Amino acid sequence: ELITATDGFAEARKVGEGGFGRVYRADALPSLPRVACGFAVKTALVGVGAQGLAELQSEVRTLSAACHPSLLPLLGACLAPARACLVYPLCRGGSLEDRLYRTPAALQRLRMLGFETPPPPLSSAARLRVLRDAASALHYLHTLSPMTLHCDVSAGNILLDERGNGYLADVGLARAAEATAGSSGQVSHLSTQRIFGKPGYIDQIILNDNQASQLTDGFALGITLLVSLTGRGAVGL
Ligand SMILES: Nc1ncnc2c1ncn2[C@@H]1O[C@H](COP(=O)(O)OP(=O)(O)OP(=O)(O)O)[C@@H](O)[C@H]1O
Repeated sequence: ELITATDGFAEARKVGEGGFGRVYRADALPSLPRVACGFAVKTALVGVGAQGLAELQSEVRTLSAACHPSLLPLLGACLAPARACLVYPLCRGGSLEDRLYRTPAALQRLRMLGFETPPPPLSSAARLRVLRDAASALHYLHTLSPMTLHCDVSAGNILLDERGNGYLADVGLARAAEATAGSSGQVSHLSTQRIFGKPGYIDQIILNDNQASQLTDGFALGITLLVSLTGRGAVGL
């Protein structure tokens, strides 16, 4: 069904690509209730193997236990190792990153989402609204029990619908933090051997001590805010 709906994962249906996955537009999926915006089908890149599949499985775990109006919901999943796919609502407004930078590749992706002509630049008020929505979804993840860290907040992982609402997406790196007693009371953190996040969005604490906490996400959200308000890249901001 997913192969048919994406015309065999055709290039002409590709609306985005990340480190581990590609995202394709699908208009109808008979097994799922119809949604007006259409569907986005994310599939692990062929060749990324276990890590790509692990990220998709992690997204299923996190999103099955979470529900917030500004957290992009999971509508369906197929975890067949040969072609694992996750299905989301299609965010027809594109990513915040694409709407900010408006590079030729970004404008091409926005065309694929239905913009016949490039959309006008987002106003400051529209940027702040999208960021407020993403911040409320991030706060929600942080208040889950156990606390869940997103670990990959960036302008590329915040998506817009056609009305300009923002959604926090791509929870493939999200992890539950462990609560430990610190000098200032209960501290929730995650010890990790792996540095995650996008260049420019990663804070020094995780780089120096391999410790992620809600501050890691907060730092990345702060960089996203600066990127959004200045229109500059995250690296060397
Ligand atoms: N639901 C959606 N609707 C519209 N476009 C989407 C949707 N999901 C993802 N995209 C597009 O695809 C791009 C890549 O998606 P995503 O970030 O989820 O992939 P990834 O491989 O997990 O990336 P990352 O490098 O962040 O790990 C996004 O930046 C966005 O442009």
